[in-house]
Amino acid sequence: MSTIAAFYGGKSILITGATGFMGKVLMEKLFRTSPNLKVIYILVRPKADQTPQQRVFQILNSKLFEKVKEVCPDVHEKIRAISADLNQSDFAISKEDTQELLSCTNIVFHCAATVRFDDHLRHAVQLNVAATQQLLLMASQMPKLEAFIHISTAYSNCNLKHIDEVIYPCPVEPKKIIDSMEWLDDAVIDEIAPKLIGDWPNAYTFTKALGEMVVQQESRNLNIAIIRPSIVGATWQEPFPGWVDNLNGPNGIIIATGKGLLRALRATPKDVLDVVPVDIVVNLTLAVGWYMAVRRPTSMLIYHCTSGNLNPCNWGKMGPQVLATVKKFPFEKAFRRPNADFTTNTITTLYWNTVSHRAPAIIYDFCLWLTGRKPRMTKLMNRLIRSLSLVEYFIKQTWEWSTYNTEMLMSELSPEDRRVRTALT
Ligand SMILES: CCCCCCCCCCCCCCCC(=O)SCCNC(=O)CCNC(=O)[C@H](O)C(C)(C)COP(=O)(O)OP(=O)(O)OC[C@H]1O[C@@H](n2cnc3c(N)ncnc32)[C@H](O)[C@@H]1OP(=O)(O)O
Ligand SMILES: NC(=O)C1=CN([C@@H]2O[C@H](COP(=O)(O)OP(=O)(O)OC[C@H]3O[C@@H](n4cnc5c(N)ncnc54)[C@H](OP(=O)(O)O)[C@@H]3O)[C@@H](O)[C@H]2O)C=CC1
Repeated sequence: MSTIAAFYGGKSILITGATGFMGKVLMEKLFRTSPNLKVIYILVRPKADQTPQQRVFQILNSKLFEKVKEVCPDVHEKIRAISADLNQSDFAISKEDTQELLSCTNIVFHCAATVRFDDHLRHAVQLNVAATQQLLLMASQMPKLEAFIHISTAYSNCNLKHIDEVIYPCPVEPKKIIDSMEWLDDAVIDEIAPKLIGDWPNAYTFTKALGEMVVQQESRNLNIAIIRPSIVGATWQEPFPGWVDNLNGPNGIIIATGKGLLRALRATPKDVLDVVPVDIVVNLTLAVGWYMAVRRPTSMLIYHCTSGNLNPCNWGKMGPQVLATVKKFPFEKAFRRPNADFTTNTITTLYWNTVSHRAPAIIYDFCLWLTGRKPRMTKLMNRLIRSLSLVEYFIKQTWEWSTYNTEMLMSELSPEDRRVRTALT
């Protein structure tokens, strides 16, 4: 048995963001490879008129968890859904649940965040900064806590070209931002947000950077690590290839390509696109939890989960691969035959957006209208073009991330664990 999997046996684990893309894969891997863990606490908010228990039931009965049922039949008894809302200052957790979390938790994985690029700064600060501060305060009151693992993003310092595994100071003190969000109204925040965000591209990456500073400032005597994944895509191997449950990052673009919606994307074929499969991120996350708890490094460590300098993939390779795949495995109800190409400047991007995206959508909607059906394609195409404009910043440039700590950690793994977890190289 893997040393890391054995480590999580008997452990009480708290995961925030467990209902999210990464959180689900993390939870699945823990139950499948460490079925003798004691309990996984997950903070779940009610959503789309489902109670937390109903949401958990739906997740445990999804395809992702099929293998878990075989190796961990009592998974329903080992998961504790705690009703919580990280938008509330006290997370709206009951006193009894808080007491249980504080007294029992051995490992914390903090995945929860708002990952929208167009989120209001107040909401992004609340979730990505203030909630992290609040969770660290809770963690400092956990006598059995062995490690606190914070999931950030490799783009938290995307205003730099070369990024090391260190915390970079932000131009604004996180506590001042949190305090000001409590009394400024939305109109004032909208006015000052561009100045506060500065040379970050959006509130998401800016507040993830602030969140890292809060982790550093509020670490107290906690045993903490930060993991910075780059662009996280579908599963590579575990529990099965190709699992994804949202349109974020590369997923929306690949699906839009497969549906024949996307015909032109601004990117330079030689540029490296740093994408990592979500199961690789989860493998590193579990390895970091084990390493921090067992080896107890003297200081907080940052781990980059990036592929660019270990196993680079450029657009010129990724694009044709995606096209070949969506042609080999065609999507149902595609709008058009998949066919896409890169544009390399603003003029050609504008031209192809008009000719290949907007115009066909308008014609299609006109036909829908003529035949008494509700036009919908123009709205969807505008949404896609807006999504592309928001991710363009991350597509049209490249970064260099050092991976010393991640490679050091890989060298500390047993041969069994290294076989399972090393796929970045
Ligand atoms: C060929 C090469 C491939 C590789 C290509 C790699 C590129 C990859 C760059 C990413 C770079 C990330 C670098 C940081 C990585 C992190 O650290 S964080 C995690 C990543 N975060 C994200 O990707 C968030 C980006 N997404 C957003 O911010 C929001 O979705 C957007 C872009 C603002 C769009 O918001 P919105 O218009 O309100 O749309 P949203 O609420 O998401 O969805 C509403 C509807 O639009 C639909 N929709 C949303 N997006 C799409 C879409 N792309 N297409 C079609 N329909 C869509 C939804 O299905 C939904 O439909 P309904 O449910 O209403 O029927
Ligand atoms: N996906 C990617 O490409 C990358 C992601 N990351 C980081 O990984 C982490 C997870 O990202 P990902 O899984 O993609 O994000 P998702 O949006 O899929 O999941 C976000 C999670 O946070 C939870 N959450 C959001 N708001 C609240 C709230 N108010 N109260 C309680 N829970 C809340 C969501 O719960 P609910 O289901 O109720 O909405 C969900 O479980 C984030 O920290 C992100 O920054 C880093 C690099 C790349």
